[in-house]
Amino acid sequence: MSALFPALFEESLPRGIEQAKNILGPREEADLIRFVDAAGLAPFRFRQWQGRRLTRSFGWRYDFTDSSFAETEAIPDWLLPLRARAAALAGLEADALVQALAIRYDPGARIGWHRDRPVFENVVGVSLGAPAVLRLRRRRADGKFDRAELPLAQRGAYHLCGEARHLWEHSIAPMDAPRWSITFRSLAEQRR
Ligand SMILES: O=C(O)CCC(=O)C(=O)O
Ligand SMILES: [Fe+2]
Repeated sequence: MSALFPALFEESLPRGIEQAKNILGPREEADLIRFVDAAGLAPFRFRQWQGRRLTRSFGWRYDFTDSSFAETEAIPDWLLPLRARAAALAGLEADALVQALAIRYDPGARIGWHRDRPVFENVVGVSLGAPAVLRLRRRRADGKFDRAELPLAQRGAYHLCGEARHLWEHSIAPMDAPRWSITFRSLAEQRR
């Protein structure tokens, strides 16, 4: 390994990541983007803070303004074929993925460092629009971070479970082209 590429990028991906390319075609992607845009997205809110990405939850909704978690409008029919493919990637029954979160990232919008809420278990994401990089990090005992990067291809999907989902944080930097994601989640054991 060249000294020009320090340990940062020598890291292979954490365990618990699977990816699939082209889980939908360009026409399906265009249709999904249309449906997402028509789904009544609203700016993501965390306590008093409002983010630039637009979101809409189906099935279950975690509300970051008051930490409440409740059932909400059912996952719509237009998401069911995609959910079936997401479930197949994760080796789950489709109806185990009880939540769908649609996000639109306009240029400049981002998602900061986080782990998904512990009420959820598996996370399966589908990327529409501009390709992105999912950044991953985990704090080491010495206070520094191990880091990894997962390229998210347009029309591809990723599954986060195990270490990648529970021990690592992830984020997506702002981009200059729009991207949409649809993430499906199963509930953690104690919520079922
Ligand atoms: O847009 C994505 O693919 C990631 C979304 C995400 O990390 C989340 O909603 O928790
Ligand atoms: Fe996340």
